[in-house]
Amino acid sequence: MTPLLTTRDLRKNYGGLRAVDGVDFAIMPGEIRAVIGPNGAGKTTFVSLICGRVPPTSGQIVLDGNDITDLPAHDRVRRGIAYTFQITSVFSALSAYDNVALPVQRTLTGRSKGRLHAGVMSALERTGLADRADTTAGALSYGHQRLLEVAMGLALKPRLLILDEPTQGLSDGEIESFMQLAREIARDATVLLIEHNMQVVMELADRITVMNAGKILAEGTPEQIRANAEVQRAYLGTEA
Ligand SMILES: Nc1ncnc2c1ncn2[C@@H]1O[C@H](COP(=O)(O)OP(=O)(O)OP(=O)(O)O)[C@@H](O)[C@H]1O
Repeated sequence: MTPLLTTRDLRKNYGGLRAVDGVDFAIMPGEIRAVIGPNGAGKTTFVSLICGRVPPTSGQIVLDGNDITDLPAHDRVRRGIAYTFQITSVFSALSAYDNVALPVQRTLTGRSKGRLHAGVMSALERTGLADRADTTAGALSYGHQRLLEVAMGLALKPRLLILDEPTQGLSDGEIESFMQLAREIARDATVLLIEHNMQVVMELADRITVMNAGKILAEGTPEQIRANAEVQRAYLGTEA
């Protein structure tokens, strides 16, 4: 199997700071990959480079064998990369339905209204929000707003869905539902998530990439990462 996406010697400098420092990375189709690491390790910068929110200083990003390094973010969305933001990005005055319709309308031109409606409703159904389609997003609970963000990404029918701390602020029950949803999404897409909750990471991820100071410190299955002494020293501490 060939990787869905690879990065080669990917770098992002902010002045003298090497936020992402020569990352060689590959993710296989259908994988659930967690990116973990201490605060400031470069995780958000790394996924921002992949989705095109941030231009790299140097290096290469390849999707399906095509170099997408210089493509703008909206072209990457068309090619199947969707990203949900760490900070709640829903428009609180709009309904849940309109929030999901927005990214679809903005990126997929020439779609019929019927197909748009079907796409929006399918994303709301998959995230369990269909009965709240007409609810103003600002009136949804925090957990439902996070799910709405996932629905906004799903409506783009991504091949690679990037989630930045999707379980932050969720209750235990909501985290459980999110994990079921992520597994369901991974049946026909690839999931790359930044996650601080180690229980979620260990239960959900097929493989884990550990970042530290802009570099990949280790990569492997949850069992391998748990057993990695260097990772434990740098990040997991005694919690592992
Ligand atoms: N736009 C920016 N300008 C300058 N420095 C930045 C910028 N964005 C990120 N950085 C710096 O780059 C480094 C990596 O940040 P990044 O947000 O990618 O880390 P992270 O691993 O996602 O951290 P966290 O877990 O806290 O979200 C940090 O030192 C951060 O201060």
